[in-house]
Amino acid sequence: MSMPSSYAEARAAEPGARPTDILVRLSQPHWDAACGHRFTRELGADTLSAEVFGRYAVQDHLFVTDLASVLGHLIARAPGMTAKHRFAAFAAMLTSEENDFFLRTFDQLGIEPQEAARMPVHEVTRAFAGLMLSAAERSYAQGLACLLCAEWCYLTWGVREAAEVRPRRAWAQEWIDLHAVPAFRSFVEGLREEMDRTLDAATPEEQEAAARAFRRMTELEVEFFDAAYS
Ligand SMILES: Cc1ncc(C[n+]2csc(CCO)c2C)c(N)n1
Repeated sequence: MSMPSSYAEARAAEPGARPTDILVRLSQPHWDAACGHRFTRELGADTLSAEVFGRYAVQDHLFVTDLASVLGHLIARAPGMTAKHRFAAFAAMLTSEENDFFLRTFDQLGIEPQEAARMPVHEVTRAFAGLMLSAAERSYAQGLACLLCAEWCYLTWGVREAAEVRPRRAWAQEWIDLHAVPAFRSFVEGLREEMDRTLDAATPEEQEAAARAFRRMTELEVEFFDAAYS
């Protein structure tokens, strides 16, 4: 099949697929490039340079801070208590356990937290914040598309790498485990179901806008991993 260029076209070509599978289809080859990035493979093989992970962790701490703000928008816009609770519980985890992971990792890698906070924000990190926050301000569907992309991509490589021999370094172990545990799988499945429903109910313009946001996220995921190497 030649590459479909719009959500409507891709959906018509595969009426049996889940709407969220269509988002992935439309985001190739970036989706595979993000989920299979050398960063994720080296992390799993325990060959990733600590310097690369340190640079990544500093920027990812900033990314996660912005993502917590995106969740605020989604909580406000979510249509019911089930969805609001899903985002609220996730926001609670991001701002507590996940934040502790970054602080522990900075400590293991000899990065002072004040030093991390003073690090310049990378242009890719800034582009992520711009995309996610403006998407969430525009609509629920577009904001949800950004969140789903970020989480599903990490689940995909996390589950793959967790099936391999465990790395020895604590930060590598933890960063894989976090993205492969059953609670995270069910969180992402819940996001997919919410996105499937939201896309089915959306106008054609909104469907295309959500698909564009998802695709742009996959490009930035690749650039974000790349940036840690330079
Ligand atoms: C650039 C970037 N994209 C996506 C994620 C994924 N992610 C963001 S918060 C969270 C919850 C549990 O770790 C997950 C999986 C990330 N960390 N960094």
